[in-house]
Amino acid sequence: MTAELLNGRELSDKLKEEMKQEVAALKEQQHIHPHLTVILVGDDPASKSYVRGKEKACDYTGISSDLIELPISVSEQKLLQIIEEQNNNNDVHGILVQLPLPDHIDEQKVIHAISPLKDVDGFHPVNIGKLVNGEETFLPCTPFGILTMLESKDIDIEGKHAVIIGRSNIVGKPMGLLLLERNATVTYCHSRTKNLREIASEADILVVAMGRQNAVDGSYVKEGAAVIDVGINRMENGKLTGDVDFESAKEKAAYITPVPRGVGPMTITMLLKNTIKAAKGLAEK
Ligand SMILES: NC(=O)C1=CN([C@@H]2O[C@H](COP(=O)(O)OP(=O)(O)OC[C@H]3O[C@@H](n4cnc5c(N)ncnc54)[C@H](OP(=O)(O)O)[C@@H]3O)[C@@H](O)[C@H]2O)C=CC1
Ligand SMILES: Nc1nc(=O)c2c([nH]1)NC[C@@H]1CN(c3ccc(C(=O)N[C@@H](CCC(=O)O)C(=O)O)cc3)C=[N+]21
Repeated sequence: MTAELLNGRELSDKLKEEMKQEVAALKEQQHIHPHLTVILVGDDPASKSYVRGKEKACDYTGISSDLIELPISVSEQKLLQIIEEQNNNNDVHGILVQLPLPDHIDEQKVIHAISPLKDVDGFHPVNIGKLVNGEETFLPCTPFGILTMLESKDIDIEGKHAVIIGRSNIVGKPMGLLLLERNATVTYCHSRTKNLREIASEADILVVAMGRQNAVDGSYVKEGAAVIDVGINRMENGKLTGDVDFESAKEKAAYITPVPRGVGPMTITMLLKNTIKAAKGLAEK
């Protein structure tokens, strides 16, 4: 079998086109102008490139965005103060603080400071709690994007065995919760997992979010599985590659995401979706 490609770029382009219409209508009919504030601490090239991608996508769909760039030496107190200003600014609907933050800043404290109503990343404990409860909330963008890709191909989730490799708060953990909510049987794997290959090769849906280039190859993939590669690793030649060895995995999978043009663009597109949702939600108040 050679897998069908889950093309995140293509699906993103389609969804952005729809959102562009929606934003235009919101502006015209309800005078709501969705606005996202992105806060970037330091000048890590990878973070800068993701942030540029977010700005470009906002521009395309008619969402206005501000970038607040802070020096790596900025104090935690100053960052918290800036977040508070954004919380209190009624023209701002979404706030995203690019992660990771430097070591002298407590990441959890910063996430707690963002108003849950403007938490378009879906990282605030209130929103994570809602996710655990199966209540409506801002879904974390990467898992939300993956779910949207699976749904776009009508890939069955109910009753299927989903194996998630990686248990970070921003990808692995919420991914498992979302699939559980849709009645998958979910197994989490991490660095202490024994027999990773054996467990992975039982998955109908295999989500790999480790941050290790080529950690998973075809021998980890069950025949007919959907393989989702979240990893973004920059190689020495400057090119991006995922956590999955695409060539061997695609021989066994039924569906597979490429890197680049897979999960990455969907993450950004779901951020736009959440920003529009925030703008509508706040406007109703
Ligand atoms: N495409 C996109 O939109 C996005 C891509 N990413 C990318 O996804 C990858 C993962 O990101 P993130 O979740 O933030 O990463 P983290 O580094 O926070 O988490 C990595 C996870 O992988 C697990 N892990 C590491 N090594 C192994 C191993 N040998 N065997 C089994 N499990 C292992 C870790 O286990 P343990 O918990 O035990 O340490 C941990 O749970 C990165 O490449 C990142 O750049 C991230 C966000 C969005
Ligand atoms: N608060 C916060 N929210 C995040 O959502 C967040 C974050 N911090 N920190 C870093 C990770 C990583 N992340 C990516 C987004 C887009 C691509 C993306 O668009 N990738 C393109 C390639 C882009 C390129 O060429 O550089 C692709 O895969 O095709 C990748 C990774 C969001 N993250």
